[in-house]
Amino acid sequence: MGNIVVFDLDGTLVDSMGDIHVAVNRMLDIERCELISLERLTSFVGNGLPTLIKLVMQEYCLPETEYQRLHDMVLGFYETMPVEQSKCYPGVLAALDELRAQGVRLGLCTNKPHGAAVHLLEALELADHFEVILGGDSLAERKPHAMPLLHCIDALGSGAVLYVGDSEVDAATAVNAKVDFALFTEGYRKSPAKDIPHKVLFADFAELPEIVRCNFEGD
Ligand SMILES: O=C(O)COP(=O)(O)O
Ligand SMILES: [Mg+2]
Repeated sequence: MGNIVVFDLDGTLVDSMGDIHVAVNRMLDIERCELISLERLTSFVGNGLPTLIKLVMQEYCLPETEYQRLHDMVLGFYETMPVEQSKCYPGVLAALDELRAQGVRLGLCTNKPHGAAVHLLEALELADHFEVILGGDSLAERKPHAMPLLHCIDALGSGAVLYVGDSEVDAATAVNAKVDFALFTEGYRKSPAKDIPHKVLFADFAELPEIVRCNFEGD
């Protein structure tokens, strides 16, 4: 029996909006729409690419019949573009190394499409840290449904579990899966941290190994 930590990706390990913004704006440019601001697009992230595309389409009154074509265009750009603007939050790599050195088993559960998640994780040399990587399109359900998080945990074995994420969707996922939640406050949440259910919160990844140790000791 070991300890398990599962991470969200966008807004938690990686500040990834810059490249998502480029991919969406390439599509909008082709469709002869005005470009969207980074801030507005960031407010659409969290429930996966299909939802993000639908919200962008609503914003520009684009017909629903165009959904699949526009979705596939953005995904095609995003999965093949070099990762240029996306950056790990400070201290992420050191924290992952330290957790692994403590014998903690690591998984990743994101709403980002699996192929795009792996593309990003490999570019930032993060992929090898995780024994399991689940994307928003990996299973029949996506977060906030408990299914992907529980599936990830099952694949990692048994033990005490902490889920680490940045958003309301992640907090709801943890509640649905009955798993302890650590809220990273510097990502893409929309509400005040105090209004998002969490067991613990942190703003600096240097704090995470100690948080994990204390959380698991308390179990
Ligand atoms: O793709 C999204 O909308 C969010 O991705 P995340 O689950 O890694 O935050
Ligand atoms: Mg996130």
